[in-house]
Amino acid sequence: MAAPTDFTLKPHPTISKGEGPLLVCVLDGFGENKIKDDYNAVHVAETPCTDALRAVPGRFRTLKAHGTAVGLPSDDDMGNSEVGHNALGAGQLIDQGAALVDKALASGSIFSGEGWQYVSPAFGANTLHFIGLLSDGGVHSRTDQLHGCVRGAAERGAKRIRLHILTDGRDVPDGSSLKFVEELEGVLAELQAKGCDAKIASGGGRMGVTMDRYEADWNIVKKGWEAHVLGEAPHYFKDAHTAIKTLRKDDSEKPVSDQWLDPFVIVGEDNAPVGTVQDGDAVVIFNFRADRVIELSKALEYAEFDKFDRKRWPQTRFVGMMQYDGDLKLPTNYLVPPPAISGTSGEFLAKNGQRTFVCSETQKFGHVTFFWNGNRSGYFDEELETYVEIPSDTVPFNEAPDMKAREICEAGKAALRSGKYDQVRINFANPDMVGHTGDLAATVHCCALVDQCVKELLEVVDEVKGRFLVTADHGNADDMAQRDKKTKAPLVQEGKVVSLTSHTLAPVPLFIGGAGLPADIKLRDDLPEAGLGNVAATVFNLMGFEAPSHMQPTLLA
Ligand SMILES: O=C(O)[C@@H](CO)OP(=O)(O)O
Ligand SMILES: [Mn+2]
Ligand SMILES: [Mn+2]
Repeated sequence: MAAPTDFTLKPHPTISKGEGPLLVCVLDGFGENKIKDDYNAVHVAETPCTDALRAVPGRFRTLKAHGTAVGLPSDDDMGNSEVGHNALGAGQLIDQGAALVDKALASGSIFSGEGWQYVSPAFGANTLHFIGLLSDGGVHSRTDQLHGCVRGAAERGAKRIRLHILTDGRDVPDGSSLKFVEELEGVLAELQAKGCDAKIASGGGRMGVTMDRYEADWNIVKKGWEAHVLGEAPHYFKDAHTAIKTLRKDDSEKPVSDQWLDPFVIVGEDNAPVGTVQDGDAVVIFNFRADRVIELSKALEYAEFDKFDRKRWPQTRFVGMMQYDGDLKLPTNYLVPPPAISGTSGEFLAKNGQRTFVCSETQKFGHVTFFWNGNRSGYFDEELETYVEIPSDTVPFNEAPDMKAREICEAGKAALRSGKYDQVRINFANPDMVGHTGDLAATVHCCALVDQCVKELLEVVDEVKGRFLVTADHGNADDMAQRDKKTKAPLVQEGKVVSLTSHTLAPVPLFIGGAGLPADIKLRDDLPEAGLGNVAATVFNLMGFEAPSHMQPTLLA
């Protein structure tokens, strides 16, 4: 879409601006799943508030939040926060990173672009490193894309390739990391047979190594730096297979999940690391999604860097799969141009003098700011926008499932009452972050808490004669069990139901209302296929404006 040039918002012909503000509340990972059994934590939890909202005629519906409806390559792709918040904030269907990389690989354009030209001089005498999440989850990366890049590099003359892999178990079943390592080893064996020296060099679990986000804990990136770049880790192994088998402790009482494997380094017969990063090497981060690789990108690229002691900062030819932050222009070099997202709702609001209050905790802070604003960091207009980040805990979230929901709720209530804002936008992280741990009891607990927080917020919305729109970005807590593909019965292994840590394909709920919303305003019933991209136009209408014409249609009748 061409960037809009006219940012004037017209008053809505029939819906006037309410007396109070509009609350836009995202319940992260709170899907509306058809399967309502003991493993649907949203269903099991005591949720009197959202239950009551579901029963209001004309003010509840579900929205598509996965697959092609949100710009992902196929309808088998579960939704995720990046695409979800991009769609919610932009009101447009955006071809997402995964799809753009697929296209660039299919056409071969990835191998002729500027990013590729930048790394290729290292192919002859130096090493080409790939760092990223090794799974087919399709949220941050995909193994088929990695395989395509690695094969493409070998065909184009890369003599020495090293892989630094983060194990997943979050977007894919826990325990599957071994399978992805075996597949990768297969591809590497193929290359070795053709004379390319290709090996796995280091790794670790994504939640403790390298893939921190929003600066929640730089120590995570430090551990990754030490393993991938310096070749230092608490564990050394001769091969990745043994590394994962050993670190998972599968036979022990408490096996370690793929998400949390310790950092490890692969060493050769001489016990020296097989693939530290050296001056002149090329480095490719193969994740297409930004949030969890921005910190590593800074460590690789920035001369001035004080987040941890890098000890050694190799001068590399570094590219991202995409440019992860368009404002910071980070990284400078990248393989595939990222989606162009312009004319987002945040920009329109700011250009029309609307005051916004935005709040979440660290884990989701960038979701309601950076992703919401079209992968743009910073403010559109600092005078009009207030962004509040509540620092997240740094423990596994099932150990503290309340997370910062209480604090976010209080901040939201205060903002609604302050009279200072036209829109109050918040995100509750719990159903998603606790859902990812696979801990059913903790997830049920936090769904009830979030429901209670929504109840309190809606009471304040009524008190200030405001309006609300409550929704979610994708499913997660709504299914905590892996299931038989046909019967949908939970899978049982050794007498225990196998937990599901990933997002789901479920649609999400949309609730509207509030004392300031005229009784005749209802959701339309002629858009059964509507998705997250339809929310922004609805938000404009609820704020008394006509939606910009480039956005997907409103959901109001
Ligand atoms: O934790 C994350 O990075 C993803 C899952 O990989 O979750 P979300 O899209 O909800 O941020
Ligand atoms: Mn999310
Ligand atoms: Mn998630």
